[in-house]
Amino acid sequence: MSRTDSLALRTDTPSTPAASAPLSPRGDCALPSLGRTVTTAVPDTLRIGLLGCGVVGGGVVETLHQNARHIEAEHGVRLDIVRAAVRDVQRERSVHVRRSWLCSDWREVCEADDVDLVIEVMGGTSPAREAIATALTHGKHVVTANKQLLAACGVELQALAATVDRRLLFEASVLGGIPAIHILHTYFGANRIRALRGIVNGTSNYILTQMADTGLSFADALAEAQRLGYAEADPSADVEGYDALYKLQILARCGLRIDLPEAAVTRVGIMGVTSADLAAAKRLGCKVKHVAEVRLAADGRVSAQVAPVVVAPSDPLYAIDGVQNALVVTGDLVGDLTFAGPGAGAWPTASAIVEDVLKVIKAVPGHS
Ligand SMILES: NC(=O)C1=CN([C@@H]2O[C@H](COP(=O)(O)OP(=O)(O)OC[C@H]3O[C@@H](n4cnc5c(N)ncnc54)[C@H](OP(=O)(O)O)[C@@H]3O)[C@@H](O)[C@H]2O)C=CC1
Ligand SMILES: N[C@@H](CC=O)C(=O)O
Repeated sequence: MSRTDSLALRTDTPSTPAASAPLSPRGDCALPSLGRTVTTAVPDTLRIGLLGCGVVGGGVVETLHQNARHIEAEHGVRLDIVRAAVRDVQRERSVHVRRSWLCSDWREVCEADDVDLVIEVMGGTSPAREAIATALTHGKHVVTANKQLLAACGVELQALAATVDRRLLFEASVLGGIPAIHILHTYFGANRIRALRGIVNGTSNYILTQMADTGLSFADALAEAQRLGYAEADPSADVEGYDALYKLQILARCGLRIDLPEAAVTRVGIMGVTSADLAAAKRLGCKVKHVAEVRLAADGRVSAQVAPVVVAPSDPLYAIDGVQNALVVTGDLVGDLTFAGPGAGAWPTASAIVEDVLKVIKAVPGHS
């Protein structure tokens, strides 16, 4: 990407208009009203609108609070949440959410003049799709963790973002805290990526690990994954392999530059994996893992599946246990590179989201 992003960054002067201004190096800001660059000791402010304040949204609130000083010192910018849309404004929240932020209508966030960037963590395709489109057309950059939406409408929303010259970033939609999208977009230039293979659903991996290592039942392991904030609002998306399928579609688009329709992917979840299967794998010195894989043959043929498979100790996915995720990228020059880390939960996901927010600010090339 060659263009430079612009942001409506505000100084602390309340009367500063919220018009778009070119992003300047730390400490400098081009005041939109004056059209000149000044140096200021006051950090610029990026005004954030949140769509959703559940597990991940709460993680974002906490992260911005906890690392505010570090971010200000490092980047010269204050990340301020100014609005948040939720379903139920009366609900008790586990994180400190200001009453003044809250509303129940996403339009109040996406159309607001006092919001520069929208973080979408509501989930689902509706109203998330309309909300993101509205935010983009109202001049806001968007960061989202919504894999279901991106798998279904990512191309369309990216095109809209390009048309309105805003950014739509989605690192948190795949592999939790692992910067997989960043790596796929920015690193592999000389290599042709031949395959992407990984453990991409933290809930499934957590359940299989608990069942194999502690003898927990499927139901109890799932309940624990829900309690820990790993599972989707509807956990059938995790255990039936849909969540892994969505992530594979996004990874295929970013890494292989191909559209991977749902119908082209064999999908099997972990519901059919029994304790006896796990014990049998163990006796062979192996483990059962839920693996997502897409391969691009030299003749252009694509094969893709999401399914439980038996992995041997020599497999890089063998050691990936609990909520950990991993992605093995096969390049035609380099061979296999494995990236691993925490794949779900409030903190790793919020980490990926806030890194994306800072990427908008830094206008790092590589995303479109
Ligand atoms: N949990 C995880 O580990 C990860 C989740 N994700 C993705 O992040 C997104 C959010 O997940 P998570 O935080 O776990 O989900 P939660 O169910 O915990 O939170 C959803 C939030 O969205 C709000 N919400 C839902 N619908 C609407 C609506 N129509 N209008 C306004 N607010 C709405 C809810 O409001 P209320 O609180 O009032 O009910 C809630 O605050 C999903 O896309 C998920 O796939 C991505 C990576 C990891
Ligand atoms: N439910 C998902 C959350 C992260 O994407 C998972 O378990 O991986």
